[in-house]
Formats: sequence, C-alpha cells, structure tokens
Amino acid sequence: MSYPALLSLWIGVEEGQLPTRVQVSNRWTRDFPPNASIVLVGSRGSGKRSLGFIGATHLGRRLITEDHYFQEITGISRGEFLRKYGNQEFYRRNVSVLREMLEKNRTGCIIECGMGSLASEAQKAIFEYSKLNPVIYVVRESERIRRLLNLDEKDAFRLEKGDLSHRSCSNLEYYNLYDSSCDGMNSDDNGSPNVASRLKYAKEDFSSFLDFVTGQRFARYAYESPFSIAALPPECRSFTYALSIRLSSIPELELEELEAGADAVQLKIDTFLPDFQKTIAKQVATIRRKLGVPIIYYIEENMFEGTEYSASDKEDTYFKVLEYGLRLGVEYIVVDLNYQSDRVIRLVQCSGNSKVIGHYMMYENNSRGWDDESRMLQYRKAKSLGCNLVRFVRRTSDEGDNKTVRTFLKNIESIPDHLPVIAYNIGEFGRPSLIENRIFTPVTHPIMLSTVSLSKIRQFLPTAAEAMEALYQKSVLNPLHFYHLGISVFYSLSPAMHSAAYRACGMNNNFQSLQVFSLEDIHRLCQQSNFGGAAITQPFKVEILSIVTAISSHAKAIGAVNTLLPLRTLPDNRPPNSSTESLLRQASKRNVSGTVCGYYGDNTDFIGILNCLRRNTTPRNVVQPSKTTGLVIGAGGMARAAIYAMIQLGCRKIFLHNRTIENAEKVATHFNFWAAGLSSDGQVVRVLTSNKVPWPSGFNFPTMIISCVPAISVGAEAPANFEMPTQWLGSSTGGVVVDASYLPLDTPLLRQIRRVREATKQAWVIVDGLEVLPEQAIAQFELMTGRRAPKRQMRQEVRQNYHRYEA
Ligand SMILES: O=C1C[C@@](O)(C(=O)O)C[C@@H](O)[C@@H]1O
Repeated sequence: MSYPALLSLWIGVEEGQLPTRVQVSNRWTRDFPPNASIVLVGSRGSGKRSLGFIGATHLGRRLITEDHYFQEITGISRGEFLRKYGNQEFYRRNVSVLREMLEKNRTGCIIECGMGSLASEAQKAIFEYSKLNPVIYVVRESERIRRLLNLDEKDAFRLEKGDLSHRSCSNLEYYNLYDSSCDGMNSDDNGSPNVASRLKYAKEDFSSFLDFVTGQRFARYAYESPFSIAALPPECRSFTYALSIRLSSIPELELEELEAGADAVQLKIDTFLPDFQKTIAKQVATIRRKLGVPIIYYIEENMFEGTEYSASDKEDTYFKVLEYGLRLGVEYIVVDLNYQSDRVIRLVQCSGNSKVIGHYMMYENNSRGWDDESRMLQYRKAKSLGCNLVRFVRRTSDEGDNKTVRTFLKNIESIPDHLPVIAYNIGEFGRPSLIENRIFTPVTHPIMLSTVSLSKIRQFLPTAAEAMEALYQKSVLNPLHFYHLGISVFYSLSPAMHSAAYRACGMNNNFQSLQVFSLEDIHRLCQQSNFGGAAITQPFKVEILSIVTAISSHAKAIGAVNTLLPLRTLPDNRPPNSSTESLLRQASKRNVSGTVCGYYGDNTDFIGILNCLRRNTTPRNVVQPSKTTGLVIGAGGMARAAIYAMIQLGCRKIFLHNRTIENAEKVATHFNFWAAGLSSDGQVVRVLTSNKVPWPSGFNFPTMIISCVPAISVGAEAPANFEMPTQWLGSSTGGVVVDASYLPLDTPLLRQIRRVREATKQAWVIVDGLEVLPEQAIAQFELMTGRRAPKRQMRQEVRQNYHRYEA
C-alpha cells in the first residue's frame, strides 16, 4: 500500500479529496488547568447538545450553547441575523461572538459550539483555546447523521468533509456511540414512549470520559473511598490482567461476554482498516461501553506487514496512530522504545492524562537474557524519557528465563521510587512468569478460545481466572470467608451473587449468610484471620459505626455502613489508621489472610440507588437543585443511603416519611447538619409527619420516590405496605419510583404506580429491588476483593435465582 493511499484510509475520505486543513501533529500537552472549560465541536447531528447537557450535570458546570449565546449578545437568532445583515457581516459577527464566548468563560463551563465552528477564523480561535482547554471533537456514525438530518448523498459528503476539519482545532475526540436505550425499547417498565431511561449508556460513557479528561478519576475516589477500585490505578494494585483483543477481531466478538476478571483491555492495532480513524474510535467506544475498563492502546509490530513504505514513513505513521490514541483519551498508550527518543519524548509531552508504557520486545535469538546489564539500561532509558511504566516482553523457549525474570524484577523493586515494571516471557514456556507478573498480565478469555484465529494466542496465555487460580494454588493469595450478617438474612441473594463472582474470577473464597443478634456476634466472626469482609444488614447498619477504625466519606455522611472490611497488621507492623495513605496501603493487600486489628466501613447501598436513579431519570426530570423534589419512605440505613444518593444527584429538597416520626426526625437532623451549606435555608431534608395531608405547598411534586421499608415482616415488625397518597403523585412529567425491597418484588407501592401510570399515561419509571440489589453488591464485591466485578454474571444470578427465594 502506498503512503498517500494509506493516508486516505487513515482520515477516511477518498484520495484526492483530502481536506487541506487536516493534519495530525503534536501541538498539545493536554495538561489543562483545573476546572478549565470544556468545548465540544463537531457536525450537526453528532449529539453535542445532549453530551453537553450530560457533561454539565455530571461535573456540576454551566452549559453554554453557541446559538443561545449568539442570541443573547446580538438580540436575534443566527438565522435572523443572516437574513438581516447578509453573509459577510454574519461571518464577522459569528467569529467575534465565538471568541468572546470562549474568552469570557475560560473556566467552569461546558461550551457547545454550533455551526459557527466550521468557519476557518473560528477554528483558529478554537485552536488557540485548545492549548489550555480541552476541545473535544464529537464524532458519530456518518450513516446515522445522514438519517437524522435527512441528507442526500451530496450534502452528506459535504457535511462530512467540513466536519473533518474539526480535527485540526481539537485536542480530544469522542465517538458518540449509538445508544439503544434511547429507543425506549429495552424495558417493559419504561413509563412512556418518551423514552424513560433515555441515553443511559451515553451518560455513563461520557461522564467517565470527562472524569478522565479532567483528571478526577483517582484522587477523588482515593479520598472518598480508598478501598474502591477506582481509588487506585491498576498498576498500583496487585495482580491485574489485561485482556488482549485485536482491532480486526472485534466485529467477531460479543464483547459483553468478555468481562470476567480483566482490569484492562489491551487493544492491539493490528491492521489498517477502511476509514481507519473512525474505526479505531468506534472500537474504543465499544470496548468502553461494553466492558467499562481502561484501554491499553498498542500498535502491533506486524501492523506494517505487507506495506511497502520506507522506514521513515513507517515511523511517521506509527506516531500518528499513537497520537490518535491520545486524542481518544485512552488510559494507557504503549510505545516501542526502539523508535527515536525525540519522538517518544514528544509523545510523552502531549500525553495529558494517558499514561505511557515504554515497551521492549525481545527475541531469544537477537537479545541477551534478563540478567544482562542492558535490561537495566533499558529501564533507565524508559525512565529518562518520561514513561510512566515500562514493559519488557521476551519470547523464549527456555524455562530458565522464568527464574531470571523474577530476579530482574526483584532488582528493579530494590530501586527507590522505581517505575511500575511489567516483565514476562511469552511462548509455551513462559507461563510461570505470566502468573507471577503483577501488572497487566496479558490474558485471554474462555469464549475467545473457540475462535480459530485466536488459538495461537491461547497456546500460552492464561485466562484471568486461570491466572488467579494459580495464585491460590501457590498460596500467594489465600482463601477467605465473607459473610452476610443481620437478624433476617435467610432470604438474601447476596451469597449467590458473590459466589458466582468468585467462580467467574477464579477466587477461592466463600460467602455465607449468618444470623447475628449483636455487635459482639459480628466482632467474634470478623476477628478470624481468614475474614475477608461482610455485608452488614438490618438492624446493624447504623450501630456498626461504633466498632470501626475508619470509614469512607460516604459512610460517614450517610451515617450507616453496609460493607465491613478487615484492617490487618501489615509486615511493617505499623497499626492501621484512618489516613488515606494507610487505607490505600491496606487496600493494596487484599485477598491475603492475616491478623485483624481493626475494621473499615463503607456504604454501597447509595451506589445501588444512585446508579438506578441516574439510569432511569428521564431527560425532562433531570435534577434541578432549585426545583426537583425527592421523597424517601423509611428511616433505616437504606433510607439514609437513598437521601445521600439524591443529594449526590443535586437534589436539595428531600422529604422523608416514616411510621415512627422520631426516627425520621433523627435522620433529617443528621443530614441537615451535614448538608447545611448545600441549601440557602440550611434545610435539605424535611419530615412529612402524616400521609393524610396534601403535598406541602411551595414545593414541586416529587419526581424521585424511593421506598426503603420492607414489604414483609422483619422480626416483630409488621410489613409497612406503604402506598402513596394519590395527591402526592401530581408530577405532570412523572418520575422514577424505586422500591429497594425485593421480597416480594411486586410491592403494594409498585402495583399502585403501575395502576396510576395506566390511568394517567404519565411517565412513571419503575425500578424494583432486583435492580438495586446487584448494583450495591457489585460495588461491594469490588471493595472486598479489589477485583473488577463480573457485573453481568452477578446481575444474571439475581434474575435466575430470584424465584427460588420468592417461593
Ligand atoms: O441491604 C442490603 C441487602 C442485603 O442485605 C441482602 O439482602 O442481600 C445485602 C446488603 O449488602 C445490602 O446493604
């Protein structure tokens, strides 16, 4: 393939029709000041407005749209302006308004650029802006844009060509993958064709992309919940796995089925495909949506096989493809350190929040072994070039190499402040070193084994579960006991979910429900050295606070714990304390038994509720702090978590109703003290003392309703059988109703809402307890084990097993 032909493949248009302004070069550092405004550019129909809305809500920023800004400044819409003043004046004004909009809003905003961004003067301004601010080029499947805007071939081509020019004024790129949830077809319970859970996947994907761009990922989590896997980058956790997937094989794979056990996906760019950039962007977006793990972006050595261009063309292309990975915001980018050092340095300089893995591939016949001093020199070179991690891979047929690689790694570890190093052998004798390697061991997946084209990889790569099993066999990890503890624990689905997750991940643990009557009972069980963690349930979620050494900021704010973890005496004998640093150290030593000398408490109930609210809130009911009203029923640990989830979503007017009013008052006082600064009158939570009264005047009807009372009797307590006074269901835009209890699934409240929805045709979205339960358990599994949960399996387990428990 010739170089121009390659280039045309690369940017996705015919040869001879390359837009002149398209160029890819390293002009950005992608290091942005904190809170820098984020600009969205892209063609009409690419979905910028919805993403802008999602981003502004997620980051708590102001959304500015160019069209609206133009009208605010000039007093008339762009269309009117054009008609009134003609082309030239419109062009001039358009650019000056855009410049002003950007300059006056350097921080704290999400700025959506409209059609104005196609003008070349406007692009110059945006390009200048992109040196200090993230400018995200939003791309979408051309065919979809064509259909959305109802364009004929010619117009579509013109639009696409113009759109490509956005690449030269942006420093990041986001592929807006089609979101099937906006069809409103995938749940029976979506209240109306108004697409109840609209854009739920896009919300998750884009929010996570923005967390990456703003660099918020780890620091915030480390402070808030140091045991969450989001608190520690994978290279700081012990034993992480990277599932290897070739770009060309993705269309053959059911990606969702590949989730178990991998901490990252290594996307191998193995071949040039038509419309190359968009293809890569689409597959990166697909991996993110379906697997939700960080991406390691790696260009395979054989990518250039069959091409005829010179070494320098090859090098240029290699770095362009890498630079494109940086635009897509991949978490890790692998660079072969045999390329010229100045190019590597330039890549590192513009890598922003992506981490650079310096890579050395060694073959037995042309390189010396692990014990040769050149390995150390290579490590030093990687460090001096600014790489964040270093990877050494050796293809070998000598078992002895597994021993020498161990010594090499030990030597590296003895260097103070050494970089994280990945080192293993490949080939049929390399397996022991793959098992022992601690960071991003390449793995395959059982379902990939059936694919003939992948069988070669399979010859030596373990699956993540096999690698884990081997660690248990070698006693590097220890089998641990996990519990579900409370007074009424017999009907729980937690043991089934957690056990399924252990099986999927190759972990040799067990999980058991046990009835306990006091904190002493809990303490006795959890003192054993093989105690791994416990799901705490009623009536101990609040009481348990008295025995923990440290808690997450969430559990503290909620005033309840549903996840108890052991704090151990570590080899350095320093007693654990509540500092983030001490807790992160504990978190990096999970899955190993040892003396328990304290407990850490966290809360995942709020995560379960938060996820369900986020997914199921319709666009018309997106939280507006000054208007949105929430209602929580109950005053136990789950009700506290529900209030906290609503506050996290920005809701500042929350009503609480409970049979025993004193308990509700206690909860309200707790939150009003904690959240005093969040509302102008210091009152975020108000108690409704009776359900016989009309909804309080001056407040909108609730659009988020969460019931946290059991629908069956617990101990001597009769079931609450709560139903809403009909007058309280006055929201004309409907809302979301969550019932956190799942026994029975069809609670009186949910039955009532179904009837109301049928009668009024209002868009009430129903979320039952079986949707909340796995969400909290997924987060709990991750806190307990430090491993990514096999989410699909855990969710499936619940749906499959539920009928047994109901019976
Ligand atoms: O409240 C619940 C439900 C639960 O107790 C169960 O029934 O499995 C498990 C707990 O982790 C959670 O907080």
